[in-house]
Amino acid sequence: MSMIADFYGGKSILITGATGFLGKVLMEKLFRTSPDLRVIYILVRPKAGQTLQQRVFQILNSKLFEKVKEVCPNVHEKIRAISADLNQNDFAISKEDMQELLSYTNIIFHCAATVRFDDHLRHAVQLNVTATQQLLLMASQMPNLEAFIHISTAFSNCNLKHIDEVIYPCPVEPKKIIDSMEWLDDAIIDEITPKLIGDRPNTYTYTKALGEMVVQQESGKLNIAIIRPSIVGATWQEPFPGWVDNINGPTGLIVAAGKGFLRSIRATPMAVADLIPADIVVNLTLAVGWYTAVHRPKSTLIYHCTSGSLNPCNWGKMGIQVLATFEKIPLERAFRRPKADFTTNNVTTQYWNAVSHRAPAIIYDFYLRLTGRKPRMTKLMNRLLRTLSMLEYFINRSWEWSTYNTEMLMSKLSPEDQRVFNFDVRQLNWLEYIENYVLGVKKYLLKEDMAGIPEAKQHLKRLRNIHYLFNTALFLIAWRLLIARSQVARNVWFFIVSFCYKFLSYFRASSTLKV
Ligand SMILES: CCCCCCCCCCCCCCCCCCCCCCCCCCCC(=O)SCCNC(=O)CCNC(=O)[C@H](O)C(C)(C)COP(=O)(O)OP(=O)(O)OC[C@H]1O[C@@H](n2cnc3c(N)ncnc32)[C@H](O)[C@@H]1OP(=O)(O)O
Ligand SMILES: NC(=O)C1=CN([C@@H]2O[C@H](COP(=O)(O)OP(=O)(O)OC[C@H]3O[C@@H](n4cnc5c(N)ncnc54)[C@H](OP(=O)(O)O)[C@@H]3O)[C@@H](O)[C@H]2O)C=CC1
Repeated sequence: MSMIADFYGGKSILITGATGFLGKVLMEKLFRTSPDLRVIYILVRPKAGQTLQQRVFQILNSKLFEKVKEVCPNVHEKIRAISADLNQNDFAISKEDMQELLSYTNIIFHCAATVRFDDHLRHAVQLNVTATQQLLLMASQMPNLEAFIHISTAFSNCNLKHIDEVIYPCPVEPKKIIDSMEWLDDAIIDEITPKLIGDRPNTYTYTKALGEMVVQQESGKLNIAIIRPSIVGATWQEPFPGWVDNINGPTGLIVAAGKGFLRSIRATPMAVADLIPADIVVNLTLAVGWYTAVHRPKSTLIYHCTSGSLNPCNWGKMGIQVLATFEKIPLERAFRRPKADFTTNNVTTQYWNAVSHRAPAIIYDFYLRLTGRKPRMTKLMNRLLRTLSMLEYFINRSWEWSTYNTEMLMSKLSPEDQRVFNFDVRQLNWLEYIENYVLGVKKYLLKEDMAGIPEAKQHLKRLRNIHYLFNTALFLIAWRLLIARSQVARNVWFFIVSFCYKFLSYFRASSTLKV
């Protein structure tokens, strides 16, 4: 019997961010391995015209939850969606709901965050810092709380090269930042943002670091742990390989490469691609929840959930495998054939952006206009280039994260728990994982049917022929213009033509002699 699965039995668990990528995988695993848990409370905001119930219904009826329904048929009754907006005071939770949460919650998993790199500092502070502070305050009023698990990111200290499982203080106290966000206007915040974030690349990593400081400062008597995953990718094994449903991190670029939009990317092929599958993050999170509640470590422990130090892969290997998989299993209706390369400096990046990204988009938009349709490719390409520029920081550097606490925890698990809650990234085969990731992107994110592969291959052949035709036409036009303007080019052209003519005449003569 798994001690961890057993531990969650009968428990009331509160999850924030349960509608997000990681939150859904966490909920799925909890229901599948501990179907006898009491309830999972999820804080959900109504969104995009959907009610809470519709959002929950959509999640529970997705492919991800198929296995859960077999082991926990009454899963609908065990999930309790609470209307909440983490941007509001007291999260805008009703008094009755708040009372229920305070009375019953045993474990909190705090996953909610804004993960956008370009978020305004005020909004990022509100969600990643102030909301964390408020949740800790709520937690301190819960008499039955056994553990509070905070999900941070391994990149919260990406301004350092070597990162230990400790909290590094930021120069300005989080409380001062929270206060100042209340009275400073947007223009001043915009002005001071670069100074505040310092050598971090964006407001996301900065506010996640502030969030960790808040957790440390406000922990009081709570049993708290912090988990720092690196770049979370599709699932490795559970509930099935390759599950992913949003375009964050590498996923968006995999789509862009497969559809033929992404043709070059400024990346360092040998830099470590510190990806970590979502199911590994979830298994570690559940193991940490158990360990924190049962063993009550004296101080707040931080767990790095990273792959680089135990089983490194690099962006070069990843890129090659992504493209190799698209050779076998292409995406439908690609814009161009999946073919991309790494660039390493500013000049080549600008050149290939102009030639491989902007020019084809302009030509295609011209074609759309000619055929009476609305141009859209240039806009899409500009957005892709903006995304690339934001991700560049992370694909041109390597970091070293120590994993002492994570390895210590692994050694404390029984063999059964090590199997059921496997977070040993050393067992992961990267090539197999990346292939499944790409397949998962096709099946679960883009919802493309595998039966459409022959047609997709046919489409790529047509694109190849158009490419050859286009290049030949371009060459002939360029040559025609050149010989019209240059005597040297004309001489070369006459020399080639007369040489070919002589060569053919010689052949014809020798074949007539033989007869
Ligand atoms: C010698 C060898 C040769 C081989 C060469 C091979 C070449 C390789 C090609 C194959 C490619 C394979 C991939 C390899 C490289 C992968 C690199 C991956 C880098 C990942 C780095 C991540 C670092 C993460 C560090 C921190 C981790 C965390 O803690 S949190 C999670 C990370 N958070 C995010 O990822 C959020 C990032 N996103 C944003 O901040 C915003 O979306 C944005 C600012 C980027 C864009 O904002 P905007 O308002 O403009 O747009 P939005 O409304 O969000 O979306 C609009 C359109 O843009 C598209 N989009 C959005 N995000 C992405 C994305 N990540 N990738 C691609 N496209 C994206 C989106 O589809 C929208 O399109 P439309 O809907 O059509 O409008
Ligand atoms: N994905 C990654 O690569 C990594 C993620 N992390 C961390 O993991 C955690 C989960 O990330 P991930 O699942 O990828 O992120 P997602 O963006 O997929 O999910 C974010 C979640 O937060 C919720 N949320 C956002 N704003 C509010 C709000 N105002 N009120 C209530 N809920 C809100 C979202 O709800 P809604 O559905 O309503 O938008 C969603 O459920 C985050 O803390 C992130 O920092 C760490 C390292 C890497």
